[in-house]
Amino acid sequence: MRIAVPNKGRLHEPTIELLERAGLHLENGADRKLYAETVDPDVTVLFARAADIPEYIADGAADIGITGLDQVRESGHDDVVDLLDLAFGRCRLVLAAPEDGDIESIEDLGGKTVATEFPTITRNFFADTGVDPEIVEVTGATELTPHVEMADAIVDITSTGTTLKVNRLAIIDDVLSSSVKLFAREDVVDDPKVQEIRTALSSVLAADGKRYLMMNVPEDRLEEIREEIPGLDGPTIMDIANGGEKVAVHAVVDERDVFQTISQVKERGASGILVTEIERLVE
Ligand SMILES: Nc1ncnc2c1ncn2[C@@H]1O[C@H](COP(=O)(O)OP(=O)(O)OP(=O)(O)O)[C@@H](O)[C@H]1O
Ligand SMILES: O=P(O)(O)OC[C@H]1O[C@H](OP(=O)(O)OP(=O)(O)O)[C@H](O)[C@@H]1O
Ligand SMILES: [Mg+2]
Repeated sequence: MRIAVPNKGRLHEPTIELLERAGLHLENGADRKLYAETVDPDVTVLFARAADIPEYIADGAADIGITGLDQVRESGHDDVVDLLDLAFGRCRLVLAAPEDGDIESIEDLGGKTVATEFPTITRNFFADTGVDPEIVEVTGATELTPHVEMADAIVDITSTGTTLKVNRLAIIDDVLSSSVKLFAREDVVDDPKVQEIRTALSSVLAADGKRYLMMNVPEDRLEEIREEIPGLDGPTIMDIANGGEKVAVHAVVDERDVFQTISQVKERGASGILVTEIERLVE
């Protein structure tokens, strides 16, 4: 089983960190080496450019891969299956034009020029609009092109919006919402190893923003305290050896609920309260 991941760029580090957190530790990977073994002898990691990963998967060079949805759409490999949203690398592809120019809507682009790093996505976008501008392909710094008469508008990525703003470009329309996902070739979707990797990655996402709460509570106030704990499937209750009238209560709670929950259970007699991070949560 081969999994292709970005070898550089902004997606490289978060992807490696996610694999590590999922327990799929990399082994024998040296700097600049383009593949690595993992703790699972059946899983090899290939390092490729984010833009090439859809092609690796479609071709069979890799079976699954991690990259942006925008890269899969741009590759034209629409048969590559999206298995899991990994919740990072979120961005929008937008159509934008100079703030103070005369392009204010898609219709204004008839006979005009649009510059982009994403010609396939841009062509598909305009195909649905009935407007047919000329598409000029660039490989970066797209925001410059309307200011040097290379293009009248652009289709480019925005996340914080800073680059559009400093280049005085206004959004005309949304083209695509993208995030990083786990993708697979159709014929490996049901492979048990693929499902194992999907489960491991999703267990990391499920644990994000959750905390494990442990406390001792007087048995006669258990019901009251149970009501205050918004736990996953209800809390686990355990006898404590020599615990007297107390029992141990463990629960998974949302991080944003922890502060309030602690005050509420403490008021109702809970003691020895511990809060810990959760690495993975397999449901
Ligand atoms: N603000 C953003 N700008 C660009 N890409 C983003 C942004 N936010 C998320 N992404 C995702 O990252 C991908 C770009 O990855 P890439 O490997 O090209 O990184 P990069 O840091 O842009 O590298 P490069 O130096 O080659 O431009 C995009 O296709 C998109 O899926
Ligand atoms: O909304 P923002 O947070 O400002 O991010 C968007 C910008 O970031 C990316 O550029 P990148 O840094 O990848 O440079 P590039 O144009 O050379 O690819 C993208 O192409 C936009 O220009
Ligand atoms: Mg870039």
